[in-house]
Amino acid sequence: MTEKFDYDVLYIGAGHGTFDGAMPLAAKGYKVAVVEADKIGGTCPNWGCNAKIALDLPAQLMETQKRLRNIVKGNLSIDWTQNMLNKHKVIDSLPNAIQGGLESFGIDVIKGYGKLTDGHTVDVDGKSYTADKIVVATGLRPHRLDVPGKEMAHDSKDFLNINELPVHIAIIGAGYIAMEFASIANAAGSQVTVIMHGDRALRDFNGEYVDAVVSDLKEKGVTFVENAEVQEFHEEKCKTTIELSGNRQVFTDYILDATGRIPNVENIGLDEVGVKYDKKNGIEVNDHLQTSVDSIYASGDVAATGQPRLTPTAIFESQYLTSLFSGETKDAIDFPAIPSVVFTSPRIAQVGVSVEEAKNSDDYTVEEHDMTADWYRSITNEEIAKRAYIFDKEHHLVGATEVSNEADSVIDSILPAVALKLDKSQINKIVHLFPTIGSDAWQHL
Ligand SMILES: Cc1cc2nc3c(=O)[nH]c(=O)nc-3n(C[C@H](O)[C@H](O)[C@H](O)COP(=O)(O)OP(=O)(O)OC[C@H]3O[C@@H](n4cnc5c(N)ncnc54)[C@H](O)[C@@H]3O)c2cc1C
Ligand SMILES: NC(=O)c1ccc[n+]([C@@H]2O[C@H](COP(=O)([O-])OP(=O)(O)OC[C@H]3O[C@@H](n4cnc5c(N)ncnc54)[C@H](O)[C@@H]3O)[C@@H](O)[C@H]2O)c1
Repeated sequence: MTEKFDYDVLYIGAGHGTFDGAMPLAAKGYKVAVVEADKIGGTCPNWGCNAKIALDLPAQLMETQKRLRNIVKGNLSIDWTQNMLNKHKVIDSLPNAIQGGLESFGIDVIKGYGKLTDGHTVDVDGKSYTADKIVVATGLRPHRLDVPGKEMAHDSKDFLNINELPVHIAIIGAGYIAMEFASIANAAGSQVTVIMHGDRALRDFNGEYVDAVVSDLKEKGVTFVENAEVQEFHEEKCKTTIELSGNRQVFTDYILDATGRIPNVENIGLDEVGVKYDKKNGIEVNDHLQTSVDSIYASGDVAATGQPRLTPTAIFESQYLTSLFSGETKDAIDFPAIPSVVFTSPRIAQVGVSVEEAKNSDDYTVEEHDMTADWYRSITNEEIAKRAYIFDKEHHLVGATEVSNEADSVIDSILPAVALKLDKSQINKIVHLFPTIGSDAWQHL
């Protein structure tokens, strides 16, 4: 604890890369401040995970009804305006709730734009604050295509706030955001065109499972345009028009630019104080999340750790920094296997060693299961349900992936077995509830 500085630790940014660690740090008696230029809570609660999953639930209900249509009768449809109102109801109170949480631990919440002026000082809109340690957790922002008419396009934050669903929506990109939003918009009744500059969606996931999701979306009416470079957006015949390479055009009512996210590293004083960074990958850190300036650390999406840029990673990093700053550990950060899921319908989830990596190595074996024949799936009537387990040479479980409507719950359920690399005899000691999708996850282990 310091008398030389205003604070022991000052965080720039108030997302998961900050608040999950800042609160326990303050609870230990450290003097902590958090600077935030926009909404407290950052991307995940306000315009990321939580906001998206609130809009997705009705899409899941539609999907379930479709599978059980002989039993649950009637034509369901999503009232988008009500769906959006409900999203606002559950999301809009979160910034205040998180701010209240921070302040209840005695943390000073400073509203404004933070800029480093030296290794221990942050300027917030003309006022200086000093700290023994500074954590830069400024996150990512949407990448935007730089083409003529670019101002006609929207980003994920815009889409998560539209009150009226467009009749036609063109989504550029085929990553997490593009595929999840295509799923939601399609279920809600929009005509969706996904524009890909290559021919493969969701590159980080098992290709066979991605193909199953893409085929399913095509059957539901989503159009995929492959190998298309976007050249220009303009108005033509009262329609928003996207000009593509190969003399192709897409006419639409709404353009969603989902071409990735880039680190917030500009205009925060990194060059001035000598913090090394890369515009594409973010702030360089060592294995203690320390930057090239000793007193400055980076956490969450903006830190170039090579880990998936997801909320669980940001939480893990901010909590690691709490242990480091409070002297509970001196060890390097030791990342566990970070799970990931793409919330399409059906979903794809994975953790640990991937099928692709395992198949290209002699160190692993892959066990693949078609889950549609399983008893539980005969009730849920799923047509797409595949799972793969990956084992090392000693037959410890080191990876798993599934495509199905329950993939997120399945992978979450077996996470401990992957994280702890359990073998068959250890796995056999665990007894599950029955009948549940959680127990189904352990079915073939
Ligand atoms: C549409 C979408 C859906 C997502 N869905 C999921 C999901 O389902 N599951 C999942 O795990 N992850 C998901 N993510 C990713 C997840 O949201 C991020 O990994 C997570 O929010 C990262 O937290 P962070 O604190 O590093 O960054 P952020 O949450 O982005 O926080 C950074 C904060 O810093 C602030 N800031 C930036 N510069 C300054 C400055 N100079 N001064 C003051 N404040 C500043 C910003 O305003 C922002 O509030 C999603 C992301 C998006 C965009
Ligand atoms: N379920 C989740 O956990 C979840 C959901 C949404 C977002 N996220 C996080 O947000 C990040 C950003 O998501 P995202 O979908 O924006 O990024 P992404 O990196 O997943 O996908 C970007 C897509 O845009 C394409 N692309 C890139 N440049 C292009 C160009 N010039 N023209 C056309 N297409 C182009 C890429 O090929 C890719 O398909 C993710 O990496 C993830 O960390 C996570």
